[in-house]
Order: sequence, then C-alpha cells, then structure tokens
Amino acid sequence: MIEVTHLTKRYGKHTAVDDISFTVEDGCIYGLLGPNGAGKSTTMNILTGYLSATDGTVKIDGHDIVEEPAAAKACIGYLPEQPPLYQDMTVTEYLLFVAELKGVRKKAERRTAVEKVCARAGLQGMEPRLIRNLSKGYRQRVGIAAALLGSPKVIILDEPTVGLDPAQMIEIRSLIHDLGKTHTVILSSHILSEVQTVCDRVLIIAKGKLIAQGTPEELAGKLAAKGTISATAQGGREAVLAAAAKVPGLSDLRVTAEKGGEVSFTAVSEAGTDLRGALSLALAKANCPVLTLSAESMSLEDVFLQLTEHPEEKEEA
Ligand SMILES: Nc1ncnc2c1ncn2[C@@H]1O[C@H](COP(=O)(O)OP(=O)(O)OP(=O)(O)O)[C@@H](O)[C@H]1O
Repeated sequence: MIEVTHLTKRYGKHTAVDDISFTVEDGCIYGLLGPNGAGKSTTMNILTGYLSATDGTVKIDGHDIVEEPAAAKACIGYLPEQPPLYQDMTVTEYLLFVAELKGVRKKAERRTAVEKVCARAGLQGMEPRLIRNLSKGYRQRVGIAAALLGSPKVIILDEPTVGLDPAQMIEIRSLIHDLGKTHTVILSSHILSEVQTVCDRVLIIAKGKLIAQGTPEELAGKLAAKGTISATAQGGREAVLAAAAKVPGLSDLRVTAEKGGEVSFTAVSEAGTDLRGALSLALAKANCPVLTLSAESMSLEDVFLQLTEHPEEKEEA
C-alpha cells in the first residue's frame, strides 16, 4: 500500500530523516515509535504530501506523492499532531466544511458522509456542540472523523493520544484498533507500551534513522533478549578484559572501577543466555579470581531507551 524508499529530509545542515526505507502492507496498524525529535512528524508530513523530501520516494497505492499528488493524497486521511480545528464551529459545521474541501460535491452526500464518520469516530450526540467546548479526547475524535472523510484507504495519525488523560487514551486506542479493521493505519508515538498494544507492526526511529522493525512480539524478542552482567575480578585490567572478551555471546565490555589489583566491569549478554558460569571459568583460567558476579535482565523499556539514545548500536538489536 505504501512504499518508502531512501527517504531523506534535511533542514539546512540538520538531517531530520536519514535514508529511511520501509513498506506498509494493506490492512495492518503500523506504529512509528521514537523519542521526541526522532523524525516521526517529518516522515508523516512527507507521506501525506505536506512536506517535500530532500531525497527518496514515497508511493501510495502505486502513486508517487510528488508526481501524482492528487491521486496519492486521495488515498490518505491525516490527523496532524495539532489538528487544524475551527474552535467556533460546531462538530457538524466543521466536518461538512472538511467534506467540501475533500471534494464531496452534493450537500446531501456531505450530510450522509458526516453522519457516517461521526458514528465511526464515536461522536454521536456531540454534533451540535462547539468544538471549543469539547474535551481533548472528543477533539481528537473530530480530527479522526475529519481524516475519515473522503473514504481514504490509509489513515495517518500523528501522536493521537498525546495530551489525553488515561481514560481518553484507552478510548482513542480502542477507536484506532477498530479503524484497523477497515483501514491501513499508521500512527506515531513515543510510548513503547502504546504501540505494543495497538499496532500489528512497529518501526522504531531514532535520530532520523530506522533502527528496527517487526511485529511487537519480534521486537520484544529482539529487544528483551539482552542482559547485563556485572563482575569484579582480581588481576590486571588487560588480563581481565581479555579473558572476558573470549566468552562467546558477551559484548560491550565496560570497566566501571579499577583499584588495588581489582577490576570491576559490566558486559552485555545476548539472547536470554546466562553467561555467568562461562565468564567465571574464563576468568579462573586466566588466573583472575572472581570476587563478585551478578546478572540482570534489561527491561524492554531500558533496551528501547538504550537503542534510541545510541542508534549506532542497532546491529546488536
Ligand atoms: N521546520 C523545521 N526546521 C528545522 N528543523 C526542524 C523543522 N522541523 C523539525 N525539525 C527538526 O527535525 C527533527 C525531527 O523533528 P520531528 O518533528 O520530525 O520529530 P518527531 O519525532 O515527530 O518529534 P516530536 O514528537 O517531538 O514531534 C528535530 O530535531 C526537529 O527539531
């Protein structure tokens, strides 16, 4: 449904999106996950044709967003991070206006379309209310209803739950889940648990780069596979590190303290393996008696933070 190839966006010297490629399949909910400033909004603004890319291509249902903008945009309904809602209009007035902008010609058709999207977005009973008097949750629903007008195949939602209270978040997530039954949905979020619960597939973006993608289960497997080992051994720094480096599956050795012939260090172990025994043996063989040794597994949240703070470590993920 969507093909993004080598997408790059530079603002002056700053590269906000850095050579990203991915494919979006029909009928799935995709989550663009990354910390603030990762490049999510920029990517979405390019997908929806609001921004031009510095390099790369975007095809929506076979239509290039630059060469055939009208055909490509007709496939997309977009809820920007700050939806342009007219506060002094009622819900119905605003949605009729958007329907007209989207080219629904006949008045009766606009009415029917607005009734339909109001029902779909859970806005029944809110139609005569002024937008300015709605809660943030209901304003998001109006934005989503507006995105649904024109029957687009793809719905793109930029941080749809940001600023909502927990109850509203749950309601909007359930609405998105429901939309996923009839549309291809792409949403952005900086909340790991949100994309894990709502999305079928996740793309993790950090510092403009795509650092991991897969189903939430695949990513949880990859991300949570790591553990950290902390140890202190007697001996010289070089002998201790050389012995530890020989243990297969142990990486990222870091010395944390060194004094009086004792070296403390941490290391990362892969794929849910417990490498304490192997490390202890390797150090003993190198004549470096082990004084302390402990292992901890990193939470998914920890690994996500580590990955997005140090995207260069993506290969290890
Ligand atoms: N118009 C602009 N001019 C210059 N730099 C920009 C512009 N828009 C965004 N940036 C920068 O590009 C980077 C990516 O921004 P973007 O808004 O796409 O990130 P994001 O992941 O959506 O974050 P947030 O959730 O905070 O919106 C950031 O460093 C941001 O400061």
